[in-house]
Amino acid sequence: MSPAAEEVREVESSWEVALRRLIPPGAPIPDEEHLDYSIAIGHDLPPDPRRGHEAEILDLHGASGSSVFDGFGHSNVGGTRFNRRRSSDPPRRTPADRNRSSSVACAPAEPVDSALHSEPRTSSARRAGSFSGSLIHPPSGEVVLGGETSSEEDVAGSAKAASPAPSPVKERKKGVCCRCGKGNILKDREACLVCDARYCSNCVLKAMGSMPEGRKCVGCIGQPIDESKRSGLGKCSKMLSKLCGPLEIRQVMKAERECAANQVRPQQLVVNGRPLRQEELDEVLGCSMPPQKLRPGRYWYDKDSGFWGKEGEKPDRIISSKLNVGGKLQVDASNGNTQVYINGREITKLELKVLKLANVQCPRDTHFWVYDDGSYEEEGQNNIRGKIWEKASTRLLCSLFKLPTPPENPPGSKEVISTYSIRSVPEYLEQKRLQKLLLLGLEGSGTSTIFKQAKYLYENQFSSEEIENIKLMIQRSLYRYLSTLLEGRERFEDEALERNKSESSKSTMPTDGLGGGGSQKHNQNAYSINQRLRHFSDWLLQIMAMGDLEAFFPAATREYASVVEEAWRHPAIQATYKRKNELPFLPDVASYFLDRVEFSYSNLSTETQNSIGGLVILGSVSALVIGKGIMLKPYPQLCLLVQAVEISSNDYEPTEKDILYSEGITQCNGLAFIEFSLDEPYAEKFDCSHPQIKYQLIRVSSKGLNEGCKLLEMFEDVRAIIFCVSLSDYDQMWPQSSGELCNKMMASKHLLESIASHSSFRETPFVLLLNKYDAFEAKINKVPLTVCEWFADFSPVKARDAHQSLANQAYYYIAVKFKDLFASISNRKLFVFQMKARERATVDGAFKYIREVLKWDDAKDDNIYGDLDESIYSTDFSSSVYFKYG
Ligand SMILES: Nc1nc2c(ncn2[C@@H]2O[C@H](COP(=O)(O)OP(=O)(O)OP(=O)(O)O)[C@@H](O)[C@H]2O)c(=O)[nH]1
Ligand SMILES: [Mg+2]
Repeated sequence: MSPAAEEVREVESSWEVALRRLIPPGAPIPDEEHLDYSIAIGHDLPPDPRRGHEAEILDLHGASGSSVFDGFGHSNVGGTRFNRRRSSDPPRRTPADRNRSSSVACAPAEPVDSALHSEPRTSSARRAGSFSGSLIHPPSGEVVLGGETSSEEDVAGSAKAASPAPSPVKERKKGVCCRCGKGNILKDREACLVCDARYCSNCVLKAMGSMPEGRKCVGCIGQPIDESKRSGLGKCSKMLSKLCGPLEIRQVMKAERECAANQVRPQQLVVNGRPLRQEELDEVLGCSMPPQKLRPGRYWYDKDSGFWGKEGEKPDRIISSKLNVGGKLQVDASNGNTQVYINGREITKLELKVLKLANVQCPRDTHFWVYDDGSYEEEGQNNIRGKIWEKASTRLLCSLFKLPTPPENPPGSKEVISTYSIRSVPEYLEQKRLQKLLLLGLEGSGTSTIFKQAKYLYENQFSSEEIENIKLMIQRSLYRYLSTLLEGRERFEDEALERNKSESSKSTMPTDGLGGGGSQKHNQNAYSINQRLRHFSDWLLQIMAMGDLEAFFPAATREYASVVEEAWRHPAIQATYKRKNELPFLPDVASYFLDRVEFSYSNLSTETQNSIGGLVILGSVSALVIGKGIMLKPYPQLCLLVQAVEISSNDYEPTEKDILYSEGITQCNGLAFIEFSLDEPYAEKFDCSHPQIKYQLIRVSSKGLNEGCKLLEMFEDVRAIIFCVSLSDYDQMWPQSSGELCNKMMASKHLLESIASHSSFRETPFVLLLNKYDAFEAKINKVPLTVCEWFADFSPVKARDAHQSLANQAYYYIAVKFKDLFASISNRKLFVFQMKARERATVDGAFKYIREVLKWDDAKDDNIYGDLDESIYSTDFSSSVYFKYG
């Protein structure tokens, strides 16, 4: 055979081998006419001595450089079988592509560290890759194949040289498919994990073949991925899920996560200032508690405590201790400035704060030794002072502030595993992306109701401990409502007395008093109570004034259970209650709990009602004290009454409705958080291993906000702020910190202003929940919106349909007011959602709306929608139910 014929045969057989790797196992090789893959094959050529360790150039057609390549990893060499393209296919190479390829090839070699931030196409990739050498595209249009390199410098050098140009997305025309050249900005594109070439649904399978390493152009197979895409490994896209069957998707996604070419390489990890060696990486990933989802970067590691973090940052996690990896831990590893040291590292302010909250004495210049079980001692004292993470409250604080805690049951035996990629898969799947959502609002705006609804919706029910807490909270609230009524009663009584006095001095006509004649007449009126209730009232108002209810509750208050009953039933209190609009501190919900008592009474005959002297609860036997005597007589027909009174009894069990309607979540009402996922149906349907996004909803009570918003500094990493305002507050009064009353809507406005301009949240998306729409609808026809000075220019039009109802017009008006306010402070868009938090479905809607907002925010960062103006964006989403108010 002639040398030329031999060469052709060689080329053909290597082509076949390569093709077999690309198509599904067992599938026939398509005949030439139907072949539509653009394929490049690497050749092992002798190194070019003139080029040293640089990538070697192969000009398949001699010096003429007549080969054609498309800039995305496909070489199309004229006249050979590598160039299989339909004549109808449009040209694939754009000027932007040319720029990209030239910047790639011209980049100079860099030292080892640069490997961390580049996308090396290295010998290790060749080692790992199923497909031959790396393709590099020089500006001349030559096809360049990455040569074998041996030294570490070469690895890093070629890595840098081959790294994709930064953000190729921006350079390419948005929405244009790299294969067919057709553009549609609104359509999804699937991107190559290596070179970020994007393909439309018609071209993606042709460009990516059978995806043995996941979503990579055929020419990029074997090459390391673009690190910015690491978090998306194994997450199926909508487009792919439509194109392939579930089984196929699962295989591709598994390959994408597990194949060797897509794993982190040791030189990409610098620990305590030194790049890792392969055996060190194996030790880190093979230990019993490895750092999960490890990405290339610079890290510090404290081998005594097991703390692990990014260089210059607080500890991020706790991994197995005593691993011999990396260099020596530096004092400034986490960039702390507290003059308190743990195992030689100066700790960060956040760590110090949590240590103090955990009651660890740590004045300046304290040097601690902390061991992997959390026990600690001062340097040189040889005296273990305790365990840092022993208390549940410390663990809660740590998890809230993203400080790591060791697992309560650390994995026992040290597993030995051969390859870390096998190990990383299940752990990777367990890890879900966590997005913090901070829920804020003025007192009574509904934040705790939303929180509780989220708990019912996405988490399991409340635990018995939580219910017990809520029960105590409801019981305490009952005393608070009563004290507000008793205080109002005193005021109304005094006013009535004054009026009586002044009127009687003018005439002898009896007024609204109830009492007899003479001087007694002046002392008695509709708001007067008997001696027994007066004692109770004085006692309760006094402990309320001292803020001391905690001290008396529940022990002392139990004694008064029957008096609560009596007080509520008393005509003076009922008369006061009728004027509840004049009692700014009596929340609407008071009537939910108090009215139940009234309702129960109304079930009784008047005779029985009149004869009730009180209620006695003896263990589980409830009985009424009838008349003046002490006769205990069980009343089976009074079960409703018993249930109502039950609220202040030991046996009271709050119903789900009680829990929702009650104010607050926990007794101290400070911080509370839950974690949950919102289903993403397409992802789950096609890839059960798809890691869902996890949300951490953190509710900070308004009291926490009052304290100078200091607490907020702890939350600068939140993904979104959810700010809650009660629509029905527009006619309510609210005490400012100075004690002066102001309109409650104005108080919400001021709070939003201060949070929106808070330095921690300059970039954070804000979602405004305009809550209590039900109460607002009921109120707006009775109380004009203009009573709030901010809404003075509201002028509704005559309603023609339900959409134009007064409530709806007022709602839009208020939403726009808040949007304008927000835009004037922060130059950002405020997302507004209308809700009735007592209705569970609207809370679910709100969280799904928030999810859409976050997606939009992500896409905005990726610059996919960068050129779209706001109105297009709104129109785009207006089809979604969640954006109907966009
Ligand atoms: N009518 C009506 N009431 C609501 C709605 N949402 C919440 N509430 C009630 O408003 C009251 C206060 O709500 P919370 O959720 O406790 O308000 P908060 O923001 O937690 O306020 P603090 O706990 O006081 O900081 C509760 O009694 C809720 O049941 C709603 O959409 N409509
Ligand atoms: Mg509350």
